[in-house]
Amino acid sequence: MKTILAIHTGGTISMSQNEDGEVVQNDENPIAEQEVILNGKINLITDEMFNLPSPHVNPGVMMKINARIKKAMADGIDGVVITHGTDTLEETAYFLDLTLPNTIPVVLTGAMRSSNEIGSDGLYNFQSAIKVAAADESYGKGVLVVMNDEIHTARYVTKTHTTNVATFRTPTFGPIGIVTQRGANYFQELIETEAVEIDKVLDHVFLLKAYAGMDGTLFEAINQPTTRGLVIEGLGAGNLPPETLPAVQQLLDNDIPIVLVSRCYNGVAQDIYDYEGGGIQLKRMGIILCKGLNGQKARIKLLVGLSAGKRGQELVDFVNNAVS
Ligand SMILES: NC(=O)C[C@H](N)C(=O)O
Repeated sequence: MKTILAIHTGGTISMSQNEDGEVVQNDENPIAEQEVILNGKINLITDEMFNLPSPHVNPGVMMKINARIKKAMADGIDGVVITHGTDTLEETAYFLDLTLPNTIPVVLTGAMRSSNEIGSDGLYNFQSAIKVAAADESYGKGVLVVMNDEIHTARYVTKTHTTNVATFRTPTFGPIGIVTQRGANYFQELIETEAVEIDKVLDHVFLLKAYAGMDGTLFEAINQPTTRGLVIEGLGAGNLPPETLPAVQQLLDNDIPIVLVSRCYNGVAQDIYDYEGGGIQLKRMGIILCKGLNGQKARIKLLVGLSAGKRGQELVDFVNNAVS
């Protein structure tokens, strides 16, 4: 019989709707109290680690979840399920993907409807995540996100809708598999990634989104001695308005690494345009083009790389390892 550790961290999956229709936190976690069908095949251990709405989750919390999972791995656990608010679920999932050894299934799930709402998806998603974490097929797939009967890789999944239960999507590539009655059915291979050991996380790694008519104001504002890095969600295939360039160059002159992704929902940032502010110039300036990650994932990757002490070419190689 497999032993699965369920770590609860909060989010809508642990919340309830009150008489006024407001979604509120509970003292007792309803998801941890309800019975999931394990058919006598799975031994479930529960750890109610946090009760946080996911906008309250930060890299320090992610580090604590990482340490809890590493301890469970050392104790010989077969798989881990983490319930989490959906707003930042993809960031915690990718952080864990980058910082845990790829040895046992680690699966994150959440809910879009709180525990007592009609059509609540929490218990169903929780049960699906346990099934996936206990499936032999789930080994070696990196950290996974299971929602609404789909299995996504932590690296590419993103929240795409504010309220719809089918919110989690993997743009460009699609899900890696689906949840079945008996477990998990995978139809894509995991593209290997590099996990690193970190014992602390840095902060002051920023994320800015480009827009038509953007100038240097925001870049000047973050040009501080405490700033460690910056991710820019650029325009289209990876371009910036020319008015941003002097302030961007000043950040680079101050040895602040800058990573460029696209603000587009699909596709990858590339150095294909040769005009002022085009991707070719940005790459020549020393900006790292990161292919395939969205802004919030690229920020996690830069944060983890910097926290692991990577600098210069080593940092470039680490960030670029997400090439599709
Ligand atoms: N569906 C959810 O879980 C959203 C909630 N605001 C959270 O992330 O905690």
